[in-house]
Amino acid sequence: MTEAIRQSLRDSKAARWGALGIISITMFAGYYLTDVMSPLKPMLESEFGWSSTTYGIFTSAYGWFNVFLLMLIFGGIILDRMGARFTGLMSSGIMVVGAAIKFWAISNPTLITDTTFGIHTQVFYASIGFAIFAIGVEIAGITVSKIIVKWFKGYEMAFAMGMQMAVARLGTMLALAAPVPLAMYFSSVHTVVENGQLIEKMSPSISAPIAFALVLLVIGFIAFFIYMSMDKKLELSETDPNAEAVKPMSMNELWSSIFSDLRQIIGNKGFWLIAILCVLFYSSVFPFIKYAADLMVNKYGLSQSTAGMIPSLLPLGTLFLTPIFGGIYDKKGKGATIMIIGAVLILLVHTIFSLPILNYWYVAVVLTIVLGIALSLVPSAMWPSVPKIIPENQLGTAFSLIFWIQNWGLMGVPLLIGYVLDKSNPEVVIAKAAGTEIPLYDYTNPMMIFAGLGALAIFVGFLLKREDRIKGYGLQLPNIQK
Ligand SMILES: C[C@H](N)C(=O)N[C@@H](CCCCN)C(=O)O
Repeated sequence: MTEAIRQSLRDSKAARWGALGIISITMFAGYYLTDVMSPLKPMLESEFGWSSTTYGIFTSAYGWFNVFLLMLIFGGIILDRMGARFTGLMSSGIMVVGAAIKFWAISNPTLITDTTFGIHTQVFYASIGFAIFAIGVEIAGITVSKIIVKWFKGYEMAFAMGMQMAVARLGTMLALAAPVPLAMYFSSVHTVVENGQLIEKMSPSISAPIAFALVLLVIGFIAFFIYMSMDKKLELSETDPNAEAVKPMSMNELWSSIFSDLRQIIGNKGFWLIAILCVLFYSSVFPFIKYAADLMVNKYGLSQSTAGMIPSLLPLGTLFLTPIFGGIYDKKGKGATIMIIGAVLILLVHTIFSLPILNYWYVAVVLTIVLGIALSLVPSAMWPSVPKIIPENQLGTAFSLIFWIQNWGLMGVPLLIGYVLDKSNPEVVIAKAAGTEIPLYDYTNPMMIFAGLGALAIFVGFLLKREDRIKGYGLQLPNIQK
């Protein structure tokens, strides 16, 4: 069979989009669990007595194992050596285990009164569960990225990445809109003593939205099994029957190939610029989402039950726009410019959010929509640019290193914001401790931090564009090969 007439399964549009559809289910479930707690922040404070710092600690757990135990980097190395089938199944299984631990911690009221390692025992176990889950969802993220490159190289790759991210954002959207109604729907009546009197109190079920996440994640795990058979067929369709079998590597060869990959990647300036842009950009959006519902209550005067609605518009816009911008990048190029425009929007939105004026809900709606445009622009160009800078056999490792650097921000920034929020609002902390009426948080300082990240991202975007001009990565060129 000659090279010219051999057909790969990826040449079939139905097969590549079918594969994409299946892996997107797994990521949808993962993104739902990632943000499910953010609209519940006020409830976690009123029902379980969490503070903003406690919430920040829990949220930062996302990066604990990925960052400090280098789990993500191991994930990337495993992906490049063991392949997408093994790594995808492993990571979706880890997601289920982590979510189950988190569910157990949140639904177990006996944990509320104790402390472990100086933190609330419930927060401790919920954080451990979240940290384990995060290993899974992050490794699944790099696996899915590599899978898309495998199926879509030379085709509509940025559009496909955009579509996958759009489905994942549906998960984020659901996580912002559904938890409070779900928790209220499953609320139960308790008898409590207040001012010496027995009264009946309705308590929302904070664990119900997490139970729902667990069900979604199990479906995502099963979906990955289905993908595995497609992946096998793809490989078979691309295997040359006349090719010699690849000789297995000795342990020494394996280690030296891992170190050589790492050396090449970290010696690449383009890689560093993308990674730094990535951490700055994502740290100004994803941690913001964790506080967005609370911002709506405290700055824009929305009720707890409606506060998640405005932030849920953020992923809504990205559903349509990420694939559209991805399609533009595929056909017209201008990847670096697209990323810079996205970073400018970030700076603009967070600066306006930080101003102690214009506290009207419709201003929050407009700003959230613009932030959604930024969250479509940057990722639609950033991820499809990585294969232009790094060769395919090192992509798993490169994506994992980028995610690893990004996770420092995803871990550190929420913690910083929670800390800054408590420090800038001592009256709230005092009122909580005294059990008196809790005043509103002033979000000026946290929002200025987010704006600062946006400003830095613009600067790095320009450096990346310059580096592209020097090295000729082709970031400004279309992805579709005519
Ligand atoms: C949080 C995660 N590490 C991340 O960066 N997710 C990106 C998507 C990356 C891979 C796309 N195929 C996101 O924008 O959600």
